[in-house]
Amino acid sequence: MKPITDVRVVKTTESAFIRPFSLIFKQGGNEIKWDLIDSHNGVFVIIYNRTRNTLVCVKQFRPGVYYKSIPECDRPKEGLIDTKKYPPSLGLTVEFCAGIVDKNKALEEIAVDEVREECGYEVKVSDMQKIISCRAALSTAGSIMTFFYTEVTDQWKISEGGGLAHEGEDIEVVEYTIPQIRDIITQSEVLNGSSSFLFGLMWFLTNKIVLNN
Ligand SMILES: Nc1ncnc2c1ncn2[C@@H]1O[C@H](COP(=O)(O)OP(=O)(O)O[C@H]2O[C@H](CO)[C@@H](O)[C@H](O)[C@H]2O)[C@@H](O)[C@H]1O
Repeated sequence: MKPITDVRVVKTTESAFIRPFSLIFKQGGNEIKWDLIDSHNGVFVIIYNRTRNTLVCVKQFRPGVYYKSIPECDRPKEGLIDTKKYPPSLGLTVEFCAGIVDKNKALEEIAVDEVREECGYEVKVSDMQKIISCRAALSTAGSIMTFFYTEVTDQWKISEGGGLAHEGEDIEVVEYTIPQIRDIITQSEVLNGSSSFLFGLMWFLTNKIVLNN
């Protein structure tokens, strides 16, 4: 992964990815104002490598996770962040291969593209098993996340993956064995991963491991 340097906070008013707004409504006669973020829907892909009996996941630097890992007293509203004191590795997450739904394509096709771009496996649309769709960020966004499951073999690996360089993506592909997955879901530290990731791991253990043993 390339080094992260010169981290600073700036105020943003325009974004191609999120749009802050408020919804005002009356509930039982009381007026309520709720602050919201319009953001894209997304897909997650749980990838099982049959050759090695592992889950193929990704690690990447997530700016929001980095920022929130700094204690509030040292977290600037604007300006430089001291990366000697707070190393960028604090923002490294573990996730399923995922992508935002920002193209006019079927969700399965977006999932196939993400598996190729991020993890380097060529899978077919018909190999994508839809698991479930649910909401994310209920308080601020309510966007829809759709989970897929797919199985790969080493023969289907066509590149190292790593994401699209021209979009600034710098993604490390990591694999977890079944015992490692069990360790992740039972650890007591704060996991640098989302509840969606934990759900996907639980779904995999319950539906693909327990049922098959
Ligand atoms: N807020 C932002 N600011 C600037 N550039 C941005 C941005 N969001 C996306 N981008 C740009 O868009 C590119 C493509 O993003 P992806 O489709 O890989 O989604 P991402 O992995 O961020 O989120 C996926 O993974 C996360 C976490 O697992 C899910 O929450 C999410 O719904 C899912 O799409 C990024 O590499 C970046 O260049």
